[in-house]
Amino acid sequence: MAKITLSKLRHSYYPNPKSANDYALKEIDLDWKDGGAYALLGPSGCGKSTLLNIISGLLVPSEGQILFDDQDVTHLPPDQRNIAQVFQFPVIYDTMTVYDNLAFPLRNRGVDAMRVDQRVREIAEMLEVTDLLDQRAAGLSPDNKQKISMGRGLVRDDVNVVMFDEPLTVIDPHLKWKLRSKLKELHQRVNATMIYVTHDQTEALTFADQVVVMQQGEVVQIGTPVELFDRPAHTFVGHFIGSPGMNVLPCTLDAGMAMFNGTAVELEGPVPLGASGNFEIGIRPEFVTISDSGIPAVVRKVADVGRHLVVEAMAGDHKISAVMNGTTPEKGAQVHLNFHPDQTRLYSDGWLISKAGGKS
Ligand SMILES: Nc1ncnc2c1ncn2[C@@H]1O[C@H](COP(=O)(O)OP(=O)(O)OP(=O)(O)O)[C@@H](O)[C@H]1O
Repeated sequence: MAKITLSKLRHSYYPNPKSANDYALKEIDLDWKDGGAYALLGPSGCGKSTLLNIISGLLVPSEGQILFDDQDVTHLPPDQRNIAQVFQFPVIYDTMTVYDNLAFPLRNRGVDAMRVDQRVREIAEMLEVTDLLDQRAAGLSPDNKQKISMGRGLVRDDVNVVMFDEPLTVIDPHLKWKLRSKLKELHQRVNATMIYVTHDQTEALTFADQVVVMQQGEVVQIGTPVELFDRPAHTFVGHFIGSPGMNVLPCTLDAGMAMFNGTAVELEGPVPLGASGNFEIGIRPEFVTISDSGIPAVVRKVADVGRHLVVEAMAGDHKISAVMNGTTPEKGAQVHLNFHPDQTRLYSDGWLISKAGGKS
């Protein structure tokens, strides 16, 4: 397995890119540790496939370098990069048995029969498909076919990295959670460097130790699932992660306090002197409470989402969500909303600028 470094990587599909908008990847600098579990998370069009193709060697970047264990592989073709890939749709040989499908990547590289047998049985046991080993792949359910496809990606222990590209697309919704946690467990057992590409926050947060969040060709934050939830570095991360996402509200600054809709709102801590730009408050619905004083609002909707209730209130034209348990106000009720000060962040032009700790 290898450490992977992306250095000053940029890519444009145009021959003479002029502005930043001509780049599918703007500038990416990343270090992925040997043996780590990473997710690339972002909406459609943010550049995930472009980055994956650059790492696998299908695409040569317009600028920058890719290093595996400090060796420059930027111009190496895919077959010389020693990568295993699991795609959205199963890649297996229907006419072969499950055993032969799993053995294929090893036999192809001349691994001796005893080692092949040992490794195939190990992987089959991890994926809970040992009882399917003698069956022809053609007769398998789509879920089992994808499991075998994953097994083929994991069976070699000499690859630099295993890359998963939206691997749960074909999996039945009720089985998704099972495979999601299975993949996490597999990473812990196989201990390979793994990169998991998805637009689904649950998949990314379940699988990865570190999540790389991308938007419009840029990495906006790299962090553990907890870090992304606690301190989104950009309002995009706040919106994209969490259900419902972070409330983002326009505000002005007055003597270190944020003013929203005529009400002063206490921030988590100090804001840099001379800060400028378009200011916004970011507060997670989990830290909004209803109280006697605070921001006046009218309840528009109360939704029961199972584990808790989500109250949606309007403060002027702005929607604010609050996650609550127990008794909630009725639709149409006039309420006051309070934000936990230590969870109330300030963003300027989308980027987090408030510092944690103490009075602003
Ligand atoms: N072959 C291509 N030629 C021109 N532009 C492209 C090409 N492939 C992708 N793009 C553009 O590059 C940007 C990034 O696309 P990319 O496919 O990498 O995003 P993505 O996050 O993987 O999206 P998806 O999940 O929909 O595949 C998009 O604006 C896309 O339109």
